[in-house]
Amino acid sequence: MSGHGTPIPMTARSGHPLSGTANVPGDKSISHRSLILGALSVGETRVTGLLEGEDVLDTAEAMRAFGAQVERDGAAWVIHGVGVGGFREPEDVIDCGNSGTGVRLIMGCMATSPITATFTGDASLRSRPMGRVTDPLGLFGTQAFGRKGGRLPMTIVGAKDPVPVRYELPVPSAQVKSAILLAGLNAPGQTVVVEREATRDHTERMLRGFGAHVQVEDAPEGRVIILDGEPELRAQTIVVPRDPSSAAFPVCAGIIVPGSEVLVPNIGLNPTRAGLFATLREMGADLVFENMREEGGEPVADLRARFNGALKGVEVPPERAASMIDEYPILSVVAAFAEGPTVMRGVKELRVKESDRIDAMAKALRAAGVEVEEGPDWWIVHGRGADGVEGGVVAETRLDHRIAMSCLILGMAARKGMGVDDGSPIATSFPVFETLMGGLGASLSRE
Ligand SMILES: O=C(O)C1=C[C@@H](OP(=O)(O)O)[C@@H](O)[C@H](O)C1
Ligand SMILES: C=C(OP(=O)(O)O)C(=O)O
Repeated sequence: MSGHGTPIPMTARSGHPLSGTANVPGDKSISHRSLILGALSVGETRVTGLLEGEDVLDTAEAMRAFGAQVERDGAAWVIHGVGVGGFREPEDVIDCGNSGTGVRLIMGCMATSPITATFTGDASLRSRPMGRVTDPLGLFGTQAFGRKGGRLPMTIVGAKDPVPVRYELPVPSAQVKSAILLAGLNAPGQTVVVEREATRDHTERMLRGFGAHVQVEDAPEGRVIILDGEPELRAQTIVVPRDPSSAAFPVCAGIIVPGSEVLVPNIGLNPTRAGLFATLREMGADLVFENMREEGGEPVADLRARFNGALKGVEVPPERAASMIDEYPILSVVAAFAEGPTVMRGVKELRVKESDRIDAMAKALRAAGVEVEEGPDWWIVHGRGADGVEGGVVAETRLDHRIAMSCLILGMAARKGMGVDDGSPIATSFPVFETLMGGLGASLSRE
């Protein structure tokens, strides 16, 4: 599903308070991992609540190409896996579309099998760095042949005789960590990953759930994750929780659109994902966690967000970056409606996402009348207060779903609304965004 079809220009208008309940779709990270671990297990894995966004559907297609059966069965997805080491060689190129998570995790899980696969993606994914994954995979004995700069299309030749690996992550990345752990499944002995900063831990938790032995130790050098190789993974029944990164959009809209009150139920507050919500509360947002509970060993709450017109800029602690890495674009929008500057440091990873997200949002915000300063790994948004953002322009979304959704939310609160040149990337992670926001009362239209 490489590339998107015809661009879909969209416009958001202001003056429409939001109210009601927003049931956001399933978590993207957990959805990818459910399909991949299901494919690497023996038996039938059943998944409900799977995110049916393009990124995840591309991963489902890839798992079929490696030999697993993946079918939709009513509301559930059913996977008949081939077991660790059971992947067959795909007959064609694997197209991961727009998905960094998809391509990097799948490269990892085939890297220690004696097969070869070629990967590609859309123009955004073909511009993203893959060396961060293929360098550590090389330590297992895997070979990678890609374009200059370690870009897709890229052919991965799996290691015939993999050796276990110990690797310290040079960048805080759950995708790199996960690729190494998935490769370690088909290597003998123990594979060890050390991360200085904790990144989302879904792979570790889910591997345990599927029966692998994974130890996590806090050591002076960081979080040390030790996986015992060659386990037999057992098929599971999985209920995918709702995605906090998608919840961020109706929550932030509720906070900045005058007169709004929005309830976003059943959102996982795993500390490796919840940095945005802590930051919003520090900014003075009226954001309440209702009905706090535990589900599947994870903290879950219903989020109630209300407009109060009293946001102030904050300094976001750099050590919080990994726990809200996908939420900086929408945070920058909230920051535009606060009083004073919001300072975001330690965020150079934002420059290698679906787009350079600092550059994309800085240009959109400036065009909308907001002052933004930026450096290689930091940016500052100078807030203009609750009704101080002009808007009235069309932002470039650069094949980046989070930029598209962030700019549309900006338009719901800016005096003159806001357009985007292409809303089609939204379908990669949040295919029901338009209907869900419309159901809350937002005025969103396609041109
Ligand atoms: O592991 C994952 O599911 C993800 C990890 C993050 O990427 P990095 O590992 O590049 O930080 C995040 O941006 C992405 O949306 C999902
Ligand atoms: C960065 C993202 O995804 P991926 O890396 O999987 O393309 C995202 O969803 O914001």
